[in-house]
Amino acid sequence: MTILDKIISRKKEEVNFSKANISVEELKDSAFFERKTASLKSSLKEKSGIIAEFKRQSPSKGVINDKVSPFEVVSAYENFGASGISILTDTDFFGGSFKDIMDLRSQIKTPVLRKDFMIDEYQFYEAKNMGADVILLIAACLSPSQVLEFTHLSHELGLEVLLEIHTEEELQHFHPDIDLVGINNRNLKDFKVDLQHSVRLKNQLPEQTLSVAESGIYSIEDFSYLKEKGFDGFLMGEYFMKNEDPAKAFKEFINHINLS
Ligand SMILES: O=P(O)(O)OC[C@@H](O)[C@@H](O)c1c[nH]c2ccccc12
Repeated sequence: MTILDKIISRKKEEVNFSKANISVEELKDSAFFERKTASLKSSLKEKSGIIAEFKRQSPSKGVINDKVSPFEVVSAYENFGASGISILTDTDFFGGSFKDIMDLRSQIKTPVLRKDFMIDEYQFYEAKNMGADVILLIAACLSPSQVLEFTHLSHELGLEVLLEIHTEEELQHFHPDIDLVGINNRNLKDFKVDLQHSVRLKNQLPEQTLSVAESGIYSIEDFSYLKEKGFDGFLMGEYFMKNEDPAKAFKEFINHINLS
């Protein structure tokens, strides 16, 4: 059993539990449900392209940073030019929660990606309810028809879709209705990072597809390399979060790329 299998089997239990406690009708009955969402597609072109992540821990790295507050970090990400904010809402494996988005939503304008393992329609209503603008669909845990079905549901709710792929076979999950394709530089099965593999995959996508390089971007050189290869977005978490002061780390990174 891979870690991904474990996460998905736990997620199924979690979703069943939530469904039994809060109905979709109740989820719809919230202030954020009516909120007009912000577009990550537009924001990627207008700002740095960086989607900066708030992540306390991960299965591969253990605790990364559990001392800082989401609002402090995320407002710095916004103020210093992030195109998007990614927030892990999975609790058991990543130490996040729905509250992390809900509590700061009204104070942040930057598009927010709800980063979780989406396997059931119910979670899309949840995402809208907590104030997300974008959701992640991970090809490795969905069929191509589920990807399409979830994409259309997301659009009905005003959410954009970032489809994450890692292998050549997963290119089959692509559909022109999908907003953005993320190529994970990290293999979720063994955690190995390979930037060149991602560049090869990107070159197999239709040319006008908006692409996001995800994970394992650990230096200015990594960022510049992926930018030069034509990626539109860069999803970065650990590089900022591993610092005592992620806000400062983000600001310094942005200053560097603006100078180079
Ligand atoms: O911390 P990193 O290496 O910069 O990676 C960020 C992000 O790409 C990573 O957290 C991620 C990418 N895809 C995921 C799917 C689920 C959970 C987490 C992820």
